[in-house]
Formats: sequence, structure tokens, C-alpha cells
Amino acid sequence: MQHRIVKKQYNSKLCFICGLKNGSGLQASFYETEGGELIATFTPSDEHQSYPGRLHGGIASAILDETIGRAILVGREEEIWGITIDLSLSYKKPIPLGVELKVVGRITEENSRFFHGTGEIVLPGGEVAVTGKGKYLKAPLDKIADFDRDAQEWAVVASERDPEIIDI
Ligand SMILES: CCCCC/C=C\C/C=C\C/C=C\C/C=C\CCCC(=O)SCCNC(=O)CCNC(=O)[C@H](O)C(C)(C)COP(=O)(O)OP(=O)(O)OC[C@H]1O[C@@H](n2cnc3c(N)ncnc32)[C@H](O)[C@@H]1OP(=O)(O)O
Repeated sequence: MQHRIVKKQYNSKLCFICGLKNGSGLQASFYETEGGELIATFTPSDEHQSYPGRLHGGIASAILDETIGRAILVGREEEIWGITIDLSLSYKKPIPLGVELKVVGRITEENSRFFHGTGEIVLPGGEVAVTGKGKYLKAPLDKIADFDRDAQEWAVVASERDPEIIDI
């Protein structure tokens, strides 16, 4: 299925998932789709392995967590920040290293205090490797941490590799 990209989301400096200056992290990109979902792209490297050649399950969990947590921002002008309070996963296929993976997330339920969402990590051939669902408490950013947007380099960083369409 083809997903038309309508917006790229922000990256940060040091977040393990989206920090562009975290050399140990995934340096993932996040793209909002016309259909109201969020797609992350990343390429895991040898540092992210569990058994040789296979992505660590905790790292698969982390990318799914952030993709679902960021899906609340899709198509909105206002910022809503989520704190993960419940996350469960089902690991269906091993995930290889050194190839680009796609993670899809969407919001399934929302009220004034919480949101729920689901997501999946998709292998290059289209098979679903991991599925997840999470519950998040909404919180203002200044209640979560002391964020200085400039110091955290919180910005949309355009790349010539940004896609107009993602085929999954
Ligand atoms: C602008 C610059 C930004 C720079 C950013 C840089 C990097 C960031 C990158 C990306 C960010 C973008 C989006 C990312 C989104 C998500 C990604 C990952 C997020 C995380 O990586 S985040 C870390 C892991 N996460 C925690 O570190 C939480 C630890 N925890 C706590 O901090 C407390 O637990 C707290 C504060 C959550 C609540 O505590 P509290 O005392 O305020 O309130 P209380 O306990 O009363 O719970 C209130 C209501 O939540 C219900 N509730 C609580 N826990 C529950 C559970 N486990 N399951 C089901 N329901 C639960 C209760 O049942 C009650 O509900 P009710 O009132 O209806 O009964």
C-alpha cells in the first residue's frame, strides 16, 4: 500500500530513537501520512543486536513506543506530549540488522487525560515483525522535563532521502 507523506516530524539531539547526534541511537525519521498515520524509518546497525544478526527486542520496543507516542501529533497544530504508562508487544519475526525498516503507528482512542495507540514494525518484504499497543498519559512538556528547544536541537531536519510516498 502506498502512503503519501504530508509532513516530516521533528528530530532531537540526543533521544535514543530520534536524536541525530546520538551515535549509539537509531536516528529515526518520522513522517505523517495523508491517511492520518505516522511512519518511522530507521536502519539498525550492529550496535543494536541481541543475538548476532538480530535486532534486540528492547530496541524494537523503544521504536514502537516512540512511533505510537508521536502519532498523537499527526495532523495537529497543537502539541500534545505523552508519557508511556503501558506498553505491550508481540514479537512475530526476527528483525535483521543493516536494512531499512518501517514502523507504522496510529491513535485508536483518546480522551482529555490519556491516549491509546497501536503500531507495527514491518520488514523490507512487507511482513510484520512486531506489533505493539500502548497507553500514554498526556502531560505538558514542562511537567515531563526541562526542555530547551534550541539546546535539544528540536527541529525538522530535511534530507534529500525524505520520501514523498512510502510503500509498505
Ligand atoms: C521541545 C523539546 C523537546 C525535546 C524532546 C527530545 C526528545 C523527545 C523525543 C520525542 C518525544 C516525542 C514523543 C514521544 C512520545 C513517547 C515516546 C516515549 C515516551 C517515554 O519514554 S516516557 C518514559 C517511560 N515512562 C515513564 O517513565 C512513566 C513513569 N511513570 C510516572 O512517571 C508516573 O506513573 C506517571 C506520571 C505516569 C503517573 O503518576 P501520577 O502520580 O502523576 O499519577 P497516578 O499514579 O495517579 O496515575 C495517573 C493515572 O494514570 C493511570 N496509570 C498510571 N500508571 C499506569 C499504568 N502503568 N498502566 C495503566 N494506567 C496507569 C492511573 O491509573 C491514573 O488513572 P486514573 O486517575 O484514571 O485512575
